[in-house]
Amino acid sequence: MLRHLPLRPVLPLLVASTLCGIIGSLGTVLVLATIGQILNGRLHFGPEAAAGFMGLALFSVAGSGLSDILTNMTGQRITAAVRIDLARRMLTAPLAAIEKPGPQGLLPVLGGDVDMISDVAFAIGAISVSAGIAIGCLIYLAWLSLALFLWLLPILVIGGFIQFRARDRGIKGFWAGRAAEDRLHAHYRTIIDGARELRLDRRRRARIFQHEVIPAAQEVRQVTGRAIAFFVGANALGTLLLFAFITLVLTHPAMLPRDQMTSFILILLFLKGPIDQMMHNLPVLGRAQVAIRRIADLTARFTTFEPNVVLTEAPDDTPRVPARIALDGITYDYPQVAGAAPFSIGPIDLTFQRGEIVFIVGENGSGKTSLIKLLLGLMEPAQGQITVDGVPVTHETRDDYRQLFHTIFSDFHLFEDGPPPMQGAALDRWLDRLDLAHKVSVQDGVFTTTDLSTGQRKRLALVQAIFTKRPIMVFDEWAADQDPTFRRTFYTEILPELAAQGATVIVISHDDRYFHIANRLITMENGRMIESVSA
Ligand SMILES: Nc1ncnc2c1ncn2[C@@H]1O[C@H](COP(=O)(O)OP(=O)(O)OP(=O)(O)O)[C@@H](O)[C@H]1O
Repeated sequence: MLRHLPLRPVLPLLVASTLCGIIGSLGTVLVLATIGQILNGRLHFGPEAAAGFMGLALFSVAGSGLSDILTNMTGQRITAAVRIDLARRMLTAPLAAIEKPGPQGLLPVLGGDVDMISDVAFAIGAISVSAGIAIGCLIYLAWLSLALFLWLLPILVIGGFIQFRARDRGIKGFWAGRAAEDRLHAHYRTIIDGARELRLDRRRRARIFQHEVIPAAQEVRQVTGRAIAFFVGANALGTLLLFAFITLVLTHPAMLPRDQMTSFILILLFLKGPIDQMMHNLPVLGRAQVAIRRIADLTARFTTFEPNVVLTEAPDDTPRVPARIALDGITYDYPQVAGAAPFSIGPIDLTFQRGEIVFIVGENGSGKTSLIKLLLGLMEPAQGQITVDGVPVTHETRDDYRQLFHTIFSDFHLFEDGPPPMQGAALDRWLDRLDLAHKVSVQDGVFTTTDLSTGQRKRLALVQAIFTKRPIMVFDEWAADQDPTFRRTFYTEILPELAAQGATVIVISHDDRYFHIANRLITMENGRMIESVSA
């Protein structure tokens, strides 16, 4: 499982923490051996021996403590590296990879599973330190009495086998538990996204709670509880075996001289500590194994990177203004959804000239937004190509090409900050013109609030669009949420102004009252462009 983690950068830390752990374990075993010798009367416990004993104890505590600190640092660094790597992958992967699993598939992994990684480092640290102490104890036991140690050996093998089997069963349970947790998260999302609807629909609310949330939560409890029970059961069996062995030793006092017998039992009892520690951490390791596998599966979804998608701020991101963008024979096939006819776009041949206003119209589901996504380079066409002033957009140049556009989608995301020049008198004029000045202002490039009505939020997005100053502006049903006054201002004043300043304006619209504003009207039907009329 560890091969899925970025261990190379933390290798020195890992080695240092293991070394400290070994030193600490060695110190602990030496402390025990010293106690054994003092109890046996073989060592006179004078001031010198007391100082040596304290030195050893300090050695042991410092080694284990330092190992814990380094292990924690290792865990935190690995977790941070995984978080950064996942964010980088999500930002640079093709859009389809983000949209495919859906937020309920992504978020539990990004939250819960990634958090488990720091636990795994601690668990591994604790297990390795405990294993070190246990091995040291066993060597000491073998040195005390090889015969008794050989008696102990089969018990250790049986205990180990029981643990191995329990771990197997436990991990299966953890997988089932995580799958149930994913379902629970999906239900939480429904509760949050559909909060208003659920207040208004008592039957649906009760059904979601009774038949979806409760069963999923119970399933998580049951399968995870059962998995942990396997570990606990195996641990209890191991302890029982140890006590059975101690009973055996105590009932055969002739097997060892009395003083050695005391040391042997003392060490055996002490051995229970590190063994318990290991057993306690095995479920953590089991859960972490499931979490790391899930992170690896998620990472695998984002293995295809779009080339040249940079994550550093370029000093000047202003793209060159193109005179002509052309779509030549563009097609796209959506993956078929069960029970529905397959939907394809194109082939589409279309050009956009600098400074023109183009309306894309058509019935619901005719493919207007899909056409826009293809134009924006958000979906890769199956066939055909896009050219900018005659130069084809390639896989390598697609991200540069996208920087030509600013788009307000119908289901847009409103960022709280604007482009850097969003300030001054020009901003005040726009806020005033869009009747937002009394509601919102900009402080340090950030809107003072975005808690506004849907129409106002769209107007705020329009302010951002205007200050972003991209050569091509795309509006997907922007006016649908506006009152008649703003709708008129948008179509009859703002769009012509933007075009007059040299922007190409592409508008998806159902507002046939304003179709006359367009220089060209493109009509979509069932994924095909059936008409392109110049005004
Ligand atoms: N993610 C998707 N997976 C599969 N098919 C899809 C997906 N998105 C869209 N489609 C298909 O594409 C068709 C056109 O969708 P699109 O959003 O482009 O239509 P539209 O013309 O913008 O509609 P509206 O006017 O309702 O916004 C849909 O009817 C659907 O069959």
